[in-house]
Amino acid sequence: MSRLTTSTVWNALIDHQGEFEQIAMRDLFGQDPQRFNKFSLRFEDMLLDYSKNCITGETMMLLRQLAEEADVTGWADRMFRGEKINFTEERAVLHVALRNRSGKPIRIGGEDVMPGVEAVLERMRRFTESVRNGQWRGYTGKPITDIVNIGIGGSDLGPLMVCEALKPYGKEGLSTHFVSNIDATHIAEVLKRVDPETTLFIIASKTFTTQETLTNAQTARRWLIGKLGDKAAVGKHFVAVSTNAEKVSEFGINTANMFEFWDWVGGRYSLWSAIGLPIALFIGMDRFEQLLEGAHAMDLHFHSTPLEKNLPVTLALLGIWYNNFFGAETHAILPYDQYMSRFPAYFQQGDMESNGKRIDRDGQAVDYSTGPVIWGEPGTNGQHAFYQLIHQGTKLIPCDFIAPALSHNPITDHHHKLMANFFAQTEALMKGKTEAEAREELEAEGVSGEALEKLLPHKVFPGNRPTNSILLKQITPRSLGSLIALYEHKIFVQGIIWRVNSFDQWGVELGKQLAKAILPELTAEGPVENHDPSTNGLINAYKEICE
Ligand SMILES: O=P(O)(O)OC[C@H]1O[C@@H](O)[C@H](O)[C@@H](O)[C@@H]1O
Repeated sequence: MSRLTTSTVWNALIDHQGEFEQIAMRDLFGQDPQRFNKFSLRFEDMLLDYSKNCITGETMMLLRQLAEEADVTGWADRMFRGEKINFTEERAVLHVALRNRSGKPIRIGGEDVMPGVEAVLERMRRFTESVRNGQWRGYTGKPITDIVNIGIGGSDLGPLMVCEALKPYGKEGLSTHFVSNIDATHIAEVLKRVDPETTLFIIASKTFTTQETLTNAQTARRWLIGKLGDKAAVGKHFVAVSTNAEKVSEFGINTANMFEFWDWVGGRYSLWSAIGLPIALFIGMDRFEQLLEGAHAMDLHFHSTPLEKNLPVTLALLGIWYNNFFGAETHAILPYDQYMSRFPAYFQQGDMESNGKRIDRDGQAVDYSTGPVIWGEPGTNGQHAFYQLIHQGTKLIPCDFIAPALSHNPITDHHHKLMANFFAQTEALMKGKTEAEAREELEAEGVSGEALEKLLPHKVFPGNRPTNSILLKQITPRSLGSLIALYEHKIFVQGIIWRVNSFDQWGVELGKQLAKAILPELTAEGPVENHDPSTNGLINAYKEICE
């Protein structure tokens, strides 16, 4: 048994959870008119209401004790101090330095990283301004109208999500496109829509060795040279974002056109670095810096606020409560904002690649559940698709509902209707509908006798289904920056309590290794025999079709 599961507080939480068999959230609200005030927090224009959770004051106290025993505050200090807390890769974890707007140094082994960070921001400013104001011209002298970001994972999802979320701030006449999949369809479809004379490709890869990105980049390069008829065109249409200057020049991009970042920036935490270049091009550097400022404000909040008032800590502890004590396997993120449609996908990587681990800091297999499956879609689409299961299914699915109070498209009463749904869903999930209420309703509709009895059980909603509501004034660069950082720190806190390394991703390597070995076999003569019978069978069936 591990240190965590044998701890007094862990076992107190197990006992305490047992009490919730008798406690319904709707009764807790009935008993305490102050419940909303007690269990809600504010940060700038953001309101976090976590009162619709299966919690009491005692629950939060015990959970906070868990955080204290895990030394969450101490670990946060270590991260902000630049200690190499990513211990399997011997790296510091300093995405907070990328958005450090305090003017104070952040050091790794004595060396201040801030001058480097600021120099790249300055280069990004100069470059993005020249593209946006038309000074930077394509090879044939035309200004840039389309940005194509070629990257995958952390070098794709962040810029993609933010460009989508901040579309109302995007420059007119400048479109962004994102190519990630090695499936040729992805790049082929984008290339159909852009003009080689006015397109800028950003090749974004931390390592500059990722197969998908390099293959797509080669295809884009061939396409451009084919269309413009001169290799020299590459210099005006390709820039790179990477930590690996050598590989960038090997690829044929002049390092003068490369924006640097560093190994202490994890891929899934890199949108704050030059990986954010498509964002800065699209919304402008001033607004990109507002995004950084929003994140920095959340960093300060996270680092300096006591646990009971700390938003990321609170979200993290609630997640642990359901994950480890109620057996919840998944967690839904439900943005009520169409522009935020990629937010759940972004945090699928952010959370699942960070905390999808089974080995603890001591190298031991854990005997408790770690990172949940993250999923979600924007409301109200989800309501008409999968909410049935959340309301009446057999699985407990804690949900985060996120919405802006002000829409960027205030057309008639759309937003009130959207928000009415937002409020109604968490109310319904909390309250449910008892058998007596369902009966009364059916009777009022004139249903009676056998028909009523037959229908009745299907009309009951158990309720007591936990939700957090995050209400923002509006999705702006600043508020989005804070929101993303809120989730990043939530993931951090959970990783510390689960005692895993949230900053490596060895689990993605095996598949890559095997794919590398299989690739030449697909074009080699004769059938393959060196795998298991299933893999052999599949590969040989594929080869037969391709022959
Ligand atoms: O930016 P790179 O080096 O091309 O890597 C892209 C992605 O590659 C994946 O293999 C990693 O799991 C991700 O974390 C990473 O973001």
